[in-house]
Amino acid sequence: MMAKTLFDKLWDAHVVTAATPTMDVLYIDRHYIHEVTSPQAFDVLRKRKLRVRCPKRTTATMDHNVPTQNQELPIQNESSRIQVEQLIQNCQDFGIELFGLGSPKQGIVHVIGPEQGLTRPGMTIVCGDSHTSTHGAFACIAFGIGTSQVAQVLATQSLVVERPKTMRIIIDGVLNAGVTAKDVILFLVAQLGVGGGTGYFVEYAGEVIQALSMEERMTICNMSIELGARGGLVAVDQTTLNYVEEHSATYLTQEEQKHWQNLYSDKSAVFDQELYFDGGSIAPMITYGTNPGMGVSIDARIPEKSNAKSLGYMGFQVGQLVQGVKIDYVFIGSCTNARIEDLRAAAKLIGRRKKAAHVTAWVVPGSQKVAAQAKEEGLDQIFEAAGFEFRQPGCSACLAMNEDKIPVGAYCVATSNRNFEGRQGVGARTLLASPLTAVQSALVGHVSDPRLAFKYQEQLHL
Ligand SMILES: CC(C)[C@H](C(=O)O)[C@@H](O)C(=O)O
Ligand code: SF4
Repeated sequence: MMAKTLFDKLWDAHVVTAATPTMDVLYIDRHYIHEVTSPQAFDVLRKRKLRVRCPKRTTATMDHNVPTQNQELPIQNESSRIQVEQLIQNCQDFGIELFGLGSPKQGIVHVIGPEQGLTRPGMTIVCGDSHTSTHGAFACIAFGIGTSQVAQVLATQSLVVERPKTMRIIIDGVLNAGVTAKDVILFLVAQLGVGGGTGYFVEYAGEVIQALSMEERMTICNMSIELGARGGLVAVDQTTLNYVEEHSATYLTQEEQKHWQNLYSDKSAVFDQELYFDGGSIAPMITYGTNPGMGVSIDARIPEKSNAKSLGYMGFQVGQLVQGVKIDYVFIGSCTNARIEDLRAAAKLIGRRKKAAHVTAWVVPGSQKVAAQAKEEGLDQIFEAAGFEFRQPGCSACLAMNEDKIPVGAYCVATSNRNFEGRQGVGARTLLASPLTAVQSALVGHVSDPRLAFKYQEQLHL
């Protein structure tokens, strides 16, 4: 038998039929929907008098528009309220399970899928949302689709798609203290550029990836889209199986487990492109510009060739250090970094310290489950004692569709994934970083290297 990449194994197992020489009809195992990109798709179904083909394979949540305070009260913002109400109506009319406000299962779509055991190895997963790539951490072909494709999947449970090329990024070695999965992916996006993965599906492999938890792998796969890639993947190993077992509502059958253990790239499989990096060479990262590829090691200066318009927006100059820049906001949240391990790491680094007085710091858990777990562990109290606001779950200031906006000109160290102009509010200046860098910066009041905090903790024997 010919050696196959993980991607090819997954793809070939889901092809229903070839649509054209380059396009396949792919069966979709799971379809996540949220309030922003689904209303027009349901309109199409209504107009064409179609049903949802597999309601059981479709799961809805509300995340982008939900407030992160007083979620029990009616939504104030009218356009947000309308989108949320439409989703409730559509789910009712078409028989789709909805994790709405008030449900203990509600949260950011890419956080709830895995934690509710809905994302399982070997699946094809789509959602009208670019960061669907997150689910690739479970050896799934998972990717974002547009609204007309959402209608296609609702109606047929399949999708006509072009087969992407394959890339493998191998990261060997070990990460240094203070360097997280977020730094790994920010490093890759800075190295390859935001178009470096265009046309590819990326498999992440190597010693560094193998050593990561599932949540850390999700952080990396999440930002595959920031590489321009169609999606990201990690092979199944014991870490995957343990996570799935822990989060599954049902016992894993032997047949399932046997199938999942085959979800890796064969030894001699050939990729269209293969890249190698040394994990030991990666430092905590910070972005300085208006796309996620404009990032540097936190102790490095802004490169000479940086785009002048971007730097103008950010209020930065070529050759300058970002480290030391006074900040106004810190946002710990989003589908990239708002899982329980992120919150634990953040709380641990805070310890008994307090945020700088001039900084507004928000911790927005990725889901109700994460929020409940954080409370159970007393993390909310650590955040609040330090002056951080512990809010209710949602996308929040990641894209500022609700009232969580960063003011004009303000600097925000954010654990999210995009730093486009206006992303966090009109004129807001976003600096993407890991939860550790975000916490350390909130504590000292300017962009700061989390490795300094470790030194401090060592000295105090904390
Ligand atoms: C609203 C949605 C379409 C969008 C996406 O697809 O990514 C959002 O989640 C984002 O992060 O910008
Ligand atoms: S948290 Fe941010 S990136 Fe993730 S789905 Fe929501 S808006 Fe998109």
